[in-house]
Amino acid sequence: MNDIKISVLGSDGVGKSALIVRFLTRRFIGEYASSSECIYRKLLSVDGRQVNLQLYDPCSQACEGKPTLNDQIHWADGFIVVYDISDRSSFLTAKAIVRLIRELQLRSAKRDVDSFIFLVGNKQDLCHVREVQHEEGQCLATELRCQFSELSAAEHYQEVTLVFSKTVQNTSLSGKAKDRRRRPSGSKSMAKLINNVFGKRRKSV
Ligand SMILES: Nc1nc2c(ncn2[C@@H]2O[C@H](COP(=O)(O)OP(=O)(O)OP(=O)(O)O)[C@@H](O)[C@H]2O)c(=O)[nH]1
Repeated sequence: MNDIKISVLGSDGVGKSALIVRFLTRRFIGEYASSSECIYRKLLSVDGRQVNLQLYDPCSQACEGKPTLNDQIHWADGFIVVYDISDRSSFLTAKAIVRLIRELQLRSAKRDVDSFIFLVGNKQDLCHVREVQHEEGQCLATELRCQFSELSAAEHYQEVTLVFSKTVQNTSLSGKAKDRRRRPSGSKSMAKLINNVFGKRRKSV
């Protein structure tokens, strides 16, 4: 079975957990504990293949042994980078994260294969207090070769599902996930990294 690892990244409070929980359970839950990081697991069928999806939701609070952003990027095959359309600083953070992903990729041996990144402007229901225009998100996505969507975890189940399914599908077709399928021996060192970095807390929904 193929493993696909997706990191959901972005500033504190942009709705990362809300998006993941919405995708996995269809429900929008108002508040989430942000004191611990989680890896959620789900079995999916993608183009007739069974896939073991792992979704990483980082913990926003500083704690001992917390993986760095670089660790979180190295671990993942694909990314969903989230900002809050009513918070400009979260957009600047999302920009910096996407740039870092592209930069680390340039330094890696697989520099010719783009990792799949979905840039998501969340909390569209708060458009009356919008600080980031739709076009700004779209422009950033085009500049850094990302898919882009504006949505609301609170109000849009279909759109949230589309973001996750597109990310899983595209990630399985490109980059590290595909490479791992071709060369199973390569997965050993990756497995070690996962255990080192995230070994303790895993959740199934
Ligand atoms: N209005 C609105 N609020 C949302 C939406 N998505 C999440 N929220 C709220 O935003 C707050 C933060 O959501 P979380 O899902 O905990 O955000 P997070 O990015 O996981 O936060 P950390 O765990 O602190 O990094 C909560 O109060 C959510 O109810 C949305 O689409 N619209």
